[in-house]
Amino acid sequence: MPVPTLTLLDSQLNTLANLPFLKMNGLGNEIVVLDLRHTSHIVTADEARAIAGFARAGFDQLMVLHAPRSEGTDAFVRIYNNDGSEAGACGNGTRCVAWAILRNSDRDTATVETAAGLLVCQRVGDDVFSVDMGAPRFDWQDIPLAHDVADTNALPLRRDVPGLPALDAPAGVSMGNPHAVFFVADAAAYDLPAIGPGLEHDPLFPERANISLAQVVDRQHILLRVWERGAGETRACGSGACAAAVAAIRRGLADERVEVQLPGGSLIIDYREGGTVRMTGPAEFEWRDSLPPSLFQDTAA
Ligand SMILES: N[C@@H](CCC[C@H](N)C(=O)O)C(=O)O
Repeated sequence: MPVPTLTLLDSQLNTLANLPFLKMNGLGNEIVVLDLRHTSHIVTADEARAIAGFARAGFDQLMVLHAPRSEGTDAFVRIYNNDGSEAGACGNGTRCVAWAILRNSDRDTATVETAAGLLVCQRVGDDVFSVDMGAPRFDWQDIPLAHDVADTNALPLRRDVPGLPALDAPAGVSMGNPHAVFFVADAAAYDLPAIGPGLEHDPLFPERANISLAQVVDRQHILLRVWERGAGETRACGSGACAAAVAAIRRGLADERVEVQLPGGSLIIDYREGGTVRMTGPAEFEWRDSLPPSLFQDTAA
């Protein structure tokens, strides 16, 4: 894929060029972690897309660490999808950020802040982290939806799919980002890349939505595929796993501890109605590299 380049001011060139980054993944959800705690630079959508187009740093999500805004936190984190859009939550990326913060530390707990709030992350094993993802929200304004609906647990949204049961009445959940969870008998049967974009952009979702197909295997197991807003179908989506477990529990289909199996592996999700959601799973370091200055050079000249 050709690498997009940007037209930037000299001062910006010096900020990102040659900066080290960590290439990581959470269950195959491709994550790049970039530490900007020493600068006040805010990554633009163009810069995020350029980094995503850089072959060695290609990502589903870019997690950018900024200086802490609140006492007791390790960083303020901005989350970018590979289309350059920003998100309020990324479960897999948060475990990778916890790994990055705690890797040279005696501590086992890191606290990060995102646009959606504070997230407390605990190291619970070798490269395994448990994150309190906060309380899910179900009000139509919070998901958000374009208008009020009778029941956010069964949204007025339907797609007929030739030869398969229609996708109908998904549960709407905000995990700090918008999710619509369709419960289906066979998640593997659907052509998600064909169906996902239309649902992500449905007018019901003014900020678009992450679209999940959830197959409840039994009260402790869910199979899940996620079409992510701004990134397409990924091998895993942590906030999507939380949303699916919460929606299944809310519908009385699952117990308070659920193993959610995604194409890239499994997450354990704990949720009791009225409480917060705990997500537990691995974070894997792949390599460290630097952003090449050529990514940010003015090619128009
Ligand atoms: N992969 C993530 C979710 C990332 C953000 C999402 N695509 C959005 O735009 O809301 C996860 O692990 O939660």
